[in-house]
Amino acid sequence: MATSTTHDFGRIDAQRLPELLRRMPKAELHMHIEGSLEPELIFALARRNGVSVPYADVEALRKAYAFSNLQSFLDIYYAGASVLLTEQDFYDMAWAYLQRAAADNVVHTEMFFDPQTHTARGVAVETVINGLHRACVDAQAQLGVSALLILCFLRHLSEREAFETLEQALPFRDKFIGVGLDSSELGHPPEKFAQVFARCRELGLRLVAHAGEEGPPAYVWSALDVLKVERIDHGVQSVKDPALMQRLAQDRIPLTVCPLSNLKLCVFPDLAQHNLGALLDAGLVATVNSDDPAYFGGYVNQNFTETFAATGLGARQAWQLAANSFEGSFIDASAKRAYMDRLDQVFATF
Ligand SMILES: Nc1ncnc2[nH]cnc12
Ligand SMILES: [Zn+2]
Repeated sequence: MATSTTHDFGRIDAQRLPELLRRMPKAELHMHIEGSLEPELIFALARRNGVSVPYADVEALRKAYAFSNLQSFLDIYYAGASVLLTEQDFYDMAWAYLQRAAADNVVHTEMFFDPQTHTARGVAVETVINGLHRACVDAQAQLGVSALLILCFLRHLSEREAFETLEQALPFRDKFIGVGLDSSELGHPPEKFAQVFARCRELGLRLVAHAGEEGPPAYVWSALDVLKVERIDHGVQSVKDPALMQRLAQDRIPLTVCPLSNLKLCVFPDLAQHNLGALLDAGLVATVNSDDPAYFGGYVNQNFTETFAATGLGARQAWQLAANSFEGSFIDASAKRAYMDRLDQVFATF
């Protein structure tokens, strides 16, 4: 397999970088499918389902997307998801995202979904999973994009409710590859979900968790040591703890970083101060992802191009981030090699 030393990155000047970032094949490992609901689709589904939206129109809703922290976003994000009722709604939402992902040269994606956001409104887990899964099957067949699903537990709810959700989802075990932990981080440390993650591990599910988005390095440690997750979602607060940085680098624990999300949720005051470059310099398996693209101002390529423009990262880091996205994914080794070959081909001929 090629390494970063295979390529002469110096011949790719800054002007051509946006085109390279767009063209390179990549995996997206951190996106919430409910966070891909564009205002236009929210209003279309609201009309179709007779659900009322407390905003006059698309523009008024978009104007409300001014967030001061994670919670201020989550309040409006859960309200937006209330228009989703039928299997076809979940299919339409996922299909819209998958088409955009294909246009960004995303060749593989691992999509989070939040069943509790829907079961709380009386929508069956089966409705959610079947609609999303059908879109994944069609993405492979019609777009050549491989797509997997990761079920997330809402951490502001109890561990007992997480267990109930797992029970409801287990009849559809073949349609999702793993579990994650999302929603309000502060005050809800990973260890709150120790038992349910242990059970998921016994079941052979892959494990990830949001940690170190707004929360302290201690939450990243407990996601690793208590929940035994294989990837950390966000993890940008890890730079505050040198021992944690060493652990992440040594164990090659991927961090699924979401720069535009961090900007919109005021984790960093501006993109120029984002620590993506520092994470890469420290040898971490950092990746770039869109988190909730409909709310944060861009899909994955927008995250790449805006972050590179603001921070001065170059072609070497572009290759590394794409390579990291394949390394950090839950696909098998031969599929990873095939994607790496495609990546190297683009860099060799660009
Ligand atoms: N950025 C984020 N952090 C935590 N939970 C989320 N759910 C959707 N987006 C999220
Ligand atoms: Zn997230």
